[in-house]
Amino acid sequence: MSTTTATAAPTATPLLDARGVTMRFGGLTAVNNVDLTVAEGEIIGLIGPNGAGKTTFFNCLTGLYVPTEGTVRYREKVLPPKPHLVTQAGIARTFQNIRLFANMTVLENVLVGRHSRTKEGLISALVRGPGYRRAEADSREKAMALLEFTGLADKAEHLARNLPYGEQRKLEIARALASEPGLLLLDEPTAGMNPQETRAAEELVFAIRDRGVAILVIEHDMRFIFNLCDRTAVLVQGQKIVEGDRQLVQSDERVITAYLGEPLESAAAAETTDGTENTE
Ligand SMILES: Nc1ncnc2c1ncn2[C@@H]1O[C@H](COP(=O)(O)OP(=O)(O)OP(=O)(O)O)[C@@H](O)[C@H]1O
Repeated sequence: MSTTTATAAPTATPLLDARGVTMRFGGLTAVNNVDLTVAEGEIIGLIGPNGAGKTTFFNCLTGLYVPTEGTVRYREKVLPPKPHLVTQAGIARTFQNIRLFANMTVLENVLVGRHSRTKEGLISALVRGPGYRRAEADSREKAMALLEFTGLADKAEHLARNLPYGEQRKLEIARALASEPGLLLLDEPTAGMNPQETRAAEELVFAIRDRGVAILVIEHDMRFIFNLCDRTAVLVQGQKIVEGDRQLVQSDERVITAYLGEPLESAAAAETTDGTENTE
């Protein structure tokens, strides 16, 4: 299958450079020879029908899976195949199904996210020496700043499980930002959100980009994708079939066919009128 690309690859060295990424599970090729770059300051969309391989591709980028073939570089270095080392390198992510510590407070959840950026060791933590106390105060300050940024500061002491759904998704993003990433991967950030929450999520994504964090986002809500993204890549049956701007993606015959012959605009409208996603 050939790939159509509307925009030339960025000339500067990309932040993320995935080349020839393939992931096989036994006889099933979930991701097939996918190339994708994300440059500093970009918001890139990844769309495709259910089962197209989007989450598997994210898992290959974040060390959850070791790709069967291909390489993933971040800031020109091949990423180690361990999630915590990928986070340390500068890539953070959220998950399709919210993964918060339900019985911890909102603030504690964000503090957990800071773990990869704190240097104080176990001994220091146990004796609670001055170095530990300083690091802890610094972490709390940074975590509170992130809660301000995401609009959750007044709920810092609430248990995560008591937050409404849309705020739980925001908290996941705040926790991911706590690791001070250069690239944030969002897996269906508006799943289950109502239209107002979805519009607020768009604003949040732009604000994150304005803080200097590049974004790669999987979404089924086409309006969200096309409002936000500088480029969008389309996966179908594990292969990237098109990559480019809204116009190119929406007019590509193969994309239209992949979405059951329905023009993308009407697919987008159908998905967003009731504020629910069309998957799972
Ligand atoms: N751990 C695994 N073992 C075996 N097969 C898997 C595994 N993970 C994913 N798959 C298969 O790989 C294919 C791609 O799945 P994936 O979840 O990546 O798709 P997706 O595009 O994210 O779908 P959705 O939009 O529904 O979330 C599917 O056929 C899925 O069943």
